Amino acid sequence: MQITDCHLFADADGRLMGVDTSQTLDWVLELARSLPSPDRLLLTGDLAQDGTPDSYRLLRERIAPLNVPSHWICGNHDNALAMAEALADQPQTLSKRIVMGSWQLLMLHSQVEGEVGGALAEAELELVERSLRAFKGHSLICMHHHPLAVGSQWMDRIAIANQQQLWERLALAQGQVILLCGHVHQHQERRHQGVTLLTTPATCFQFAPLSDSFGVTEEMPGLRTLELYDDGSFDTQVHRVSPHELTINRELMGY
Ligand SMILES: Nc1ncnc2c1ncn2[C@@H]1O[C@@H]2COP(=O)(O)O[C@H]2[C@H]1O
Repeated sequence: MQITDCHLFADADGRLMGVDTSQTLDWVLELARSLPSPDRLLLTGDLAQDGTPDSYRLLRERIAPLNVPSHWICGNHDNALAMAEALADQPQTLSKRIVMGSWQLLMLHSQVEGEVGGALAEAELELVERSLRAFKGHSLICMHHHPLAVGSQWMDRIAIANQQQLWERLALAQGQVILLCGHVHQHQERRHQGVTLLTTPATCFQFAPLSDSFGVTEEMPGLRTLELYDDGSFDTQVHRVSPHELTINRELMGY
């Protein structure tokens, strides 16, 4: 199960675009509890908006009732040190490579400190290359930023800048590859060069798809489930919370 872009604040009064991101996360976690229990929870960045250890502790407390191992990566709004501090007693939460039978999970860091857009540092690209060369099975590769244009000019300017270097390495894969990201606050599923690319709604508010400039929609928050099979096939589904009153401050043209 993937949960992404929570933009949580440690302060209960924290709001983003007028949205109470703590409340919308609760809606999504209630939805998660109504679904079959997953083996793992993938948290793909922009988990906190204020980047404080307390906001990560809060997220940890919120997901604890799911009682499932979680894997966290940073988005552009996250603070890697604060996240690590909050997870100090759970180092496996920040593991970069996990083998799950015939699938390997890679958790890549695409944050460029101080920037909204992302990039993959040489160490991340090397991890991809080494892991794909060594592993004969299938790969689920997670990162916060999108590694391929999603068709919105403003968003595609803040994608992974050196995405070509990633795609060159993906050609080494011996099995199926799924790329899974957050950042774009919307649901997309595409195939490109034999690879599946999945993007997922945020737990807060959603960006208007295929829009050249910043815009948010009325769509409900959600999450993604993924079922991975031994032969490399998979099922995936986006689930959205049932209609709730979502107050978005539309006078704010960004954040
Ligand atoms: N009006 C805007 N135009 C361009 N970028 C924006 C605007 N508002 C916010 N952003 C940035 O674009 C990012 C997209 O998703 P994030 O949640 O990472 O955080 C957002 C902000 O950092």
